[in-house]
Amino acid sequence: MRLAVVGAAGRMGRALIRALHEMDGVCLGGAIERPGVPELGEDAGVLAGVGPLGVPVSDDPLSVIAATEGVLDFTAPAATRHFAELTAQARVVHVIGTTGMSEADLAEIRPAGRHARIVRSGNMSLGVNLLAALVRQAAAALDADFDIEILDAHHRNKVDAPSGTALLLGEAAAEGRGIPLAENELRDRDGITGVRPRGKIGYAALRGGTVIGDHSVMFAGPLETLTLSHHAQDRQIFAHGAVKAALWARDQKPGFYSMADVLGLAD
Ligand SMILES: NC(=O)C1=CN([C@@H]2O[C@H](COP(=O)(O)OP(=O)(O)OC[C@H]3O[C@@H](n4cnc5c(N)ncnc54)[C@H](OP(=O)(O)O)[C@@H]3O)[C@@H](O)[C@H]2O)C=CC1
Ligand SMILES: O=C(O)C1=N[C@H](C(=O)O)C[C@H](O)C1
Repeated sequence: MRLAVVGAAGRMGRALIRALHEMDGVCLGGAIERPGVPELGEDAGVLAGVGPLGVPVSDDPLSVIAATEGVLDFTAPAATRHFAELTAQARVVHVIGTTGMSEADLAEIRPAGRHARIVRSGNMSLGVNLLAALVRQAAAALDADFDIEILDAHHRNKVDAPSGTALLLGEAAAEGRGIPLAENELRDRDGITGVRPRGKIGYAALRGGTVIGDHSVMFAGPLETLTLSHHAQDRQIFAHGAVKAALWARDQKPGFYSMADVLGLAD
């Protein structure tokens, strides 16, 4: 399967190029960056540290996407909206790892699922998607005497908070509890916050150094606390997950899918 990487010079872009080089049944069909970046024209394999692959970094997504079967997209919300139009036009697979997307961004992207096969997840790793299933189960078993708090820790260059993974875990907790997440989130705490409201799902975010991504979900109840957590040791877990998602999506109908669908963890 020929796959294009957009945002090729980014942290995940480089990890995705390495994954396509390492994994069977896939190859790098194109590497896209935004106009004006210094990496344009550079060999994508050299950029990613795996040696020459004969694929230069380009700023022409239209022609690259037309010549591939899918796009691996870990960029930024505005870029992902634009790429969703192109993958719908080309009727190819679009794997979206970009986080920090607003409801308005998602509303714009969802219709593309009528033509493209879209897999979107705030975290493409097996471990986090299994964690989400466990969080759903724990939240269903423990009543609102157990306060749910979600903590994410990431590197200093991350621009969005809570992380996409934290939001995915919040969604899983809300589903388990049978409550709508939007009305039950506690996001900002500063100053005299008052007593913690019962039944809400709280978030906290730490940013610093080179932390790849740590997440924990705490169920804090009367006289006992249960914590479920995941520690990412290398970005390749996300990149390998994204490639697996593309291979899976190739055989699906156009639609909007999650990583839980890919991994067979959806209800
Ligand atoms: N779902 C998951 O499993 C994971 C998701 N992520 C998410 O992926 C995203 C990227 O993360 P990361 O790689 O660390 O970030 P980086 O900033 O390192 O990479 C993003 C890249 O996309 C490029 N880009 C932005 N807009 C465009 C555009 N219009 N056309 C082409 N390229 C563009 C950026 O260029 P420039 O620098 O010039 O803006 C940059 O090179 C984030 O939202 C992050 O949260 C990360 C890891 C795992
Ligand atoms: O920006 C990152 O780096 C990561 N982003 C994703 C998120 O927002 O949860 C996934 C991973 O934790 C790394």
